[in-house]
Amino acid sequence: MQHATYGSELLGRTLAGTDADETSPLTHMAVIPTRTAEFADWPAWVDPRVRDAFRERGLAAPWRHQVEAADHAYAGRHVCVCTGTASGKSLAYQLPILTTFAQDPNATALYLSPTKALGADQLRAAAQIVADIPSLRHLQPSAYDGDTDTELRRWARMHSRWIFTNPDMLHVGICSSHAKWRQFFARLKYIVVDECHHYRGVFGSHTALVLQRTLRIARRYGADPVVIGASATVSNPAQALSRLIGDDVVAVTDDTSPHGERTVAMWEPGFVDGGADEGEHGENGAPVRRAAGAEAARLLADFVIEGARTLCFVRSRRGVEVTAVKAKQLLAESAPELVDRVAAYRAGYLADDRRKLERALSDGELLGVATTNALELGVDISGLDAVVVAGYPGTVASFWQQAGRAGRRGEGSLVVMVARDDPLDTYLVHHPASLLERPVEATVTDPANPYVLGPHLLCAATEFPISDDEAHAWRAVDVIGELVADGHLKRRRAGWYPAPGLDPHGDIDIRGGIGGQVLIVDTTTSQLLGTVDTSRAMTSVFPGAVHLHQGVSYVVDELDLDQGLALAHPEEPDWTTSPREVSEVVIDRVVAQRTFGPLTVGFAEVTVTSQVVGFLRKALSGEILDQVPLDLPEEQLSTRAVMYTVDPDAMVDAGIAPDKFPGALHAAEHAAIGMLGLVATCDRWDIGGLSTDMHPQTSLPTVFVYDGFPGGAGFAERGHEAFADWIAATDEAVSSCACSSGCPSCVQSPKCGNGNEPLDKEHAITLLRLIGRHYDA
Ligand SMILES: Nc1ncnc2c1ncn2[C@@H]1O[C@H](COP(=O)(O)OP(=O)(O)OP(=O)(O)O)[C@@H](O)[C@H]1O
Repeated sequence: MQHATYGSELLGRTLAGTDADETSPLTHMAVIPTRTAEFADWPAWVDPRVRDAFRERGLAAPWRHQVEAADHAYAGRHVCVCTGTASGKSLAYQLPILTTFAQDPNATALYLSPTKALGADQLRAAAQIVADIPSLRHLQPSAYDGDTDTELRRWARMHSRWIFTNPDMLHVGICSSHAKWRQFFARLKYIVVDECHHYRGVFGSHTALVLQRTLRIARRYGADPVVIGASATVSNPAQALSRLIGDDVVAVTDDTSPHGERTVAMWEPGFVDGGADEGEHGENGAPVRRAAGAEAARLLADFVIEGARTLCFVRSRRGVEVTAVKAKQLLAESAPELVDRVAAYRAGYLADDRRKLERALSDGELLGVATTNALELGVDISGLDAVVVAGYPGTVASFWQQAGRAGRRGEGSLVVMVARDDPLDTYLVHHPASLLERPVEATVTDPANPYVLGPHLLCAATEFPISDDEAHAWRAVDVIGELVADGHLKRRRAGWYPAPGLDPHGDIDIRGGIGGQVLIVDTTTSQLLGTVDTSRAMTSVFPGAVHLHQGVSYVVDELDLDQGLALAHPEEPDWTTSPREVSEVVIDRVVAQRTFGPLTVGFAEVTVTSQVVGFLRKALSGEILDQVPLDLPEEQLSTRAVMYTVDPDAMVDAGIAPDKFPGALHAAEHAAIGMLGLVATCDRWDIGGLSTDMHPQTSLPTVFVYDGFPGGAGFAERGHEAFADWIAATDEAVSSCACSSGCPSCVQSPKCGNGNEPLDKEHAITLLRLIGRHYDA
């Protein structure tokens, strides 16, 4: 049994063990106080058999927020419950659903989760409860996803009243053949959208349209299902769910479950070889910090030695393996008896192995587990003493989701956020309020993006003809016009109908972004390793690229864009690769634009033309080995960009000589890309940028930051809306970085197409300040 101040004590003991000659890696510590539970009575409408089943499972009384959310849903209001990790959100939907099932034996319900693992977890919980209530045994809660075999799918469709699936399967396996599901849709009472903060960007836009199509089908069959959303971390939950389903939603946000004191520490690894100006060996001689993964392995080993049950979140699958191995090595030296109590966990392991690991961690057989975000969502693992977050997971929402795994009821716990060598990570550990006190970011979705909307309209039209009202509600009138002009839709009196032979469902990959896919195949086994968006293939699976798949390293031999194939073989070279590309941006239409003296800030539709011309090989230490030329075709992306221009005279007046323009603009662009995640739910791989000291259309020094998806994904638009905050934080991040002339923590970018040249940190700061001074929100 640990006690309330356990987290701070564990941190103190770990710090005592760090190198005394070095600056303390601890940049900040915060303590989140204990919260005691608030209980409520079981609502009178809850079926007594359902209530008793929960009571028998040790759930004496519900917490107040659970009752509030369940009341809304039972009364027919769409509700989004947004309370902390392990705050019992499942009960909030189980109560109305099970009670309705008990009253109406024909009722049906749909549960949606973004991952199969979470769906399986929730299905298990539902099946156990149902098994305890004899009158509900006919429900047969069933999975219906990519892993369910055909026979079982058919059985589930015929017999199950409660289907557990994901948006992908809902789209391609259920909506597409809705006539076969007619009974199910006609009796559909509830749709649960679990972990709804996950539906953001292009995936979120696709899911919104799938959900709206699902509701539309149910309504056509005479049902009017209530949607229950759940998330531990979504900003403005009512609005977020409302955007997904296209209807009004009420939110329940007051968490009344108990939790123990939580200590949160911000941790910045020191420089390799001692100092910012020594041991320089990164790109262009920049200093390099100790890797977040290695530092996390050290913390994991330390905590395990202290007897703390610890989960360590690492961003990449390979990183997970490396961290677990490193922690085991450290333990082998100092506490060999603990080596076997540390393991790695990630998606890609077999379901059975994952279950075993989850159980071993829950019952204490395992003390330390390194994991990808596969364990971030829902999987019911609580009762941990410490969580290490190795590298900012990209959003405040994910951070809290991961941090929320720490803490047994009423007992203290520790969360350590270890910064990677990256501007946003560095900024956050030095400005902890922007992580710890900032509300979780708004989930950006844009279901009106014509590239997303168009294909869904074709699906909707094949499901049922589209009426005028629906066209307006989807803001689809223009896109429908184009689909008619292209011969895909036909106008008749009752609405828009599909052209004969149209079979559009298979053309949409809900997670695949937009456009086609390239298949990555292992030529030694002919096994399909995975897919990558065509638009990203050239920058990720170019010939020579090192590609990681489930922790195994492959080298790409050939990229055939016509066939949509990348051929690779297993190989573990001692280097990583990053593409070098040239690109240009053409402004097609300025959507919004404002001028403030020498500065003009705008939001525009643009076409980006780019070509990968080679790649850089980098040793694992960060050292550049060489550059390899490539001959690949050009590609074009129509997207949206936030952009600014600055008058060159004002730049000179501010102290930036004309020969410093390219380096200043380029460094300011990189840092701003790294920081966009502060105002929008994206990371730098979702966006691109271009800077030039003379753009042919503006005739001025110009910077573009654009969405890396056809039609845009809403990120650049957020950057435009939150321009002042974004630029101020970028200035702050670059100016507070300890390096002398630019490093990966401030202005260098791991995906720079120009080998991070030229970059001028000092003048980038001058430029960012100049922009900040003139911009007037
Ligand atoms: N009113 C309650 N009293 C005591 N325990 C409860 C209560 N409600 C739920 N629990 C328990 O709390 C744990 C977490 O519940 P649940 O998995 O529903 O949380 P959650 O909010 O869905 O978590 P996550 O954020 O991981 O999805 C479960 O073990 C559940 O049995």
